[in-house]
Amino acid sequence: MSPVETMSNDTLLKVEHLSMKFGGLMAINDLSFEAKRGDITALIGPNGAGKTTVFNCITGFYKPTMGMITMNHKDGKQHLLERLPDFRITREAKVARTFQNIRLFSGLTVLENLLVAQHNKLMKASGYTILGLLGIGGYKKEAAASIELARHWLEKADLIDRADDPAGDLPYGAQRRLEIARAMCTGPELLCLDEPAAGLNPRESLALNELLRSIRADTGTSILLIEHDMSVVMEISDHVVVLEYGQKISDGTPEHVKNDPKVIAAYLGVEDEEVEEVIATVEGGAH
Ligand SMILES: Nc1ncnc2c1ncn2[C@@H]1O[C@H](COP(=O)(O)OP(=O)(O)OP(=O)(O)O)[C@@H](O)[C@H]1O
Repeated sequence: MSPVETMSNDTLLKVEHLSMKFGGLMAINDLSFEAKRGDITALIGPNGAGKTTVFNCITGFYKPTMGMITMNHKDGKQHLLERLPDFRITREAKVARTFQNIRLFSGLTVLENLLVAQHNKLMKASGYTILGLLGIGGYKKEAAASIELARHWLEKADLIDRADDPAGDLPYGAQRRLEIARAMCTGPELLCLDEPAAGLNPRESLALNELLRSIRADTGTSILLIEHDMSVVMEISDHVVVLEYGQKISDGTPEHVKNDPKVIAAYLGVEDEEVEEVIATVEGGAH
């Protein structure tokens, strides 16, 4: 049986027959793909292909018109994401995300942004009571653990020297890393990044690649990313899924999709009837 028909323990996220309709527009049309545990999976495609809509369905911002999205945790527990509200997708299914447009609390400090991300855990430790917040019970211990976790991710993201500065004062690339650090403070099994390299200069782009690689190596967190910067995609992805007009046109290793004539045609904006020509050119070049 192929991995699409069975749910192997290697599969972390399985998207099956996903469709999303906005009025008369079919933004996603019968899309199926998998993200493997521990992999960096990239979702790419031309503008308007439906990438952010897929993210919005996975993270509960949209309820899909049709289809199933399953998170398969290591302990065997499965979560059907299309049935969960967004806060439960973060808390129980352990999916965290960043956005195409940075969404930090710019007036709060860098450290405070990471503590806010751990608010749920802290409130739970307080027992939701004033006495709990004043330090009776496990709140103090949990608060110390939250600061320690924040410090860990500030170091990883190379932001420790800016911990007390307002997040809005950071350079753009540092704000992107802070968003990722904030998402990591929620302890995700799947980290979804919407165009993390957008607007970064080459040095910041390298720092981002390093951060993503170290997240995978040190925590085993799987990453699903939307990215237009092909140098990032080709450099760090294990697996690439290509969308065009809401449908999957290619799926495989970066090397495979890079040479796929359908992908080349989609990126060059070639009309359907010209695809044969592009295929012939690519195949001709390969011999
Ligand atoms: N809330 C919405 N209401 C109506 N149409 C929408 C909505 N969200 C997305 N769309 C449409 O769905 C299609 C896919 O959009 P989406 O943002 O998912 O594409 P994308 O691949 O992420 O594009 P880009 O690379 O430009 O960010 C587009 O035609 C878009 O206009």
